[in-house]
Amino acid sequence: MPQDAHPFRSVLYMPGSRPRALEKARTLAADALILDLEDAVAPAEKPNARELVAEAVEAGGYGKRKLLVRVNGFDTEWGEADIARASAAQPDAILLPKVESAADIARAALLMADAGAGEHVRIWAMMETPRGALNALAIAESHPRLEGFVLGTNDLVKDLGAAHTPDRLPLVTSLGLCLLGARAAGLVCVDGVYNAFQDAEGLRAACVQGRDMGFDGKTLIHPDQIAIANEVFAPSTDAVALARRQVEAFEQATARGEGVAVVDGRIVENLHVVTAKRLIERAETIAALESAA
Ligand SMILES: CC(C)(COP(=O)(O)OP(=O)(O)OC[C@H]1O[C@@H](n2cnc3c(N)ncnc32)[C@H](O)[C@@H]1OP(=O)(O)O)[C@@H](O)C(=O)NCCC(=O)NCCSC(=O)C[C@H](O)C(=O)O
Ligand SMILES: [Mg+2]
Repeated sequence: MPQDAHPFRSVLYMPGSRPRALEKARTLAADALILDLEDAVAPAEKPNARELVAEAVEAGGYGKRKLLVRVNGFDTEWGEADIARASAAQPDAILLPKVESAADIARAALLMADAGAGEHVRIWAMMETPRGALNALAIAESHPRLEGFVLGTNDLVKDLGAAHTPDRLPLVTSLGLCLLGARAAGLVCVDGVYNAFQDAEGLRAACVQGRDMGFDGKTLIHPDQIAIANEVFAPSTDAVALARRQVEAFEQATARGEGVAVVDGRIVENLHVVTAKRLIERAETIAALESAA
C-alpha cells in the first residue's frame, strides 16, 4: 500500500442488481465496495443493475468507503455502456474485468474521458487470466489513472485448469506475477475471494497467507467476512509496538554513530526501519479511518 493511502483490507463485492445490498453497504465496515455489474448479475438484469449502481453512487452516503464499479468486458454488449454510465456517476474507480494488456486500460481510459469521468476517477484491473498475469508489469505501468489490481482467483483457476486447494499452490505463480507487477509500479494489490463464505477459519487462513505474500487486503463476497479481513490485514498491536522499538533503537544507534541496532536478538538496519515506519503509518491511517467512521 502506498504510504498514507486509503487502506484496502476488506473489499466487498455486491451484486449491482440487489438494492438491499447496495443500501446495506452504507453501514458495513468494509474499506472499499465493488458494485458489480459483471459476474454477479444475470444477463437480463444488466441494464437495470447499471442504472441502480449509478444511482447509488450518485446518491452517496458511503462515507469513507471507496466505491469501485466493476463493469462488463469489452467483448460483451454491455461493456462500453457500463463504462459511460459509471463514468458519469463519478465513483472512486472503475474496475475492468479480465484485463490482458495495456491496450485494455488505454481503451477504458479513453471511454472514461469521453464520458466525463473526473481525473479523480481511477482505473482498477481484474487480474484473472493467464495472459493478464504474464503481462502484469506492462499493464501496471501503462496509465496514470491505474491505481490497483484485484486478483480474480476463480477465473484464474478456471483458465489454468487448476484446482482450489487450501494452500493455493496452483495459484502461487499467478499471484506472484501480479504482485510483482503491482509493487514495481506502486499499485495497490488486493487478493481474490474465499468462496466458502460461512467458513471463518478457512477465510482467516487465506487472509493470513495473502497478507504474508504482500497483498493489501482481500476481496470478499459476504458481510460476515469483513471483520476477519480487517483484523488480519491491519498491523497487530504487538507488531506496532515492535516497530516503534525498532525505530527508537535504530535512532539511538545512529546517534552513537552505528549503522545497526539489535532488538529482541535481531538486527535492525535502515531497510528494517523503512518497513517499521511504513507499518506504523499504516496502523495510524487505519485508526484515523475507523475513528472517523
Ligand atoms: C453469497 C450470497 C448470494 C449470499 O446472499 P444471502 O443468502 O442474501 O446472504 P445472507 O442472508 O447471509 O445475507 C445477510 C444480509 O447481508 C446482506 N448481504 C449479503 N451479501 C451481501 C453483499 N455481498 N454485500 C452487501 N450486503 C450483502 C443481505 O442483503 C442481508 O441483509 P439484510 O437483508 O439486512 O439481512 C451474497 O452474499 C452475494 O451475492 N454475494 C456477492 C456475490 C458476488 O458478488 N459475486 C461476484 C464476485 S466474486 C468474483 O466474481 C471474483 C472474481 O471475478 C474471480 O474470478 O474470482
Ligand atoms: Mg472473475
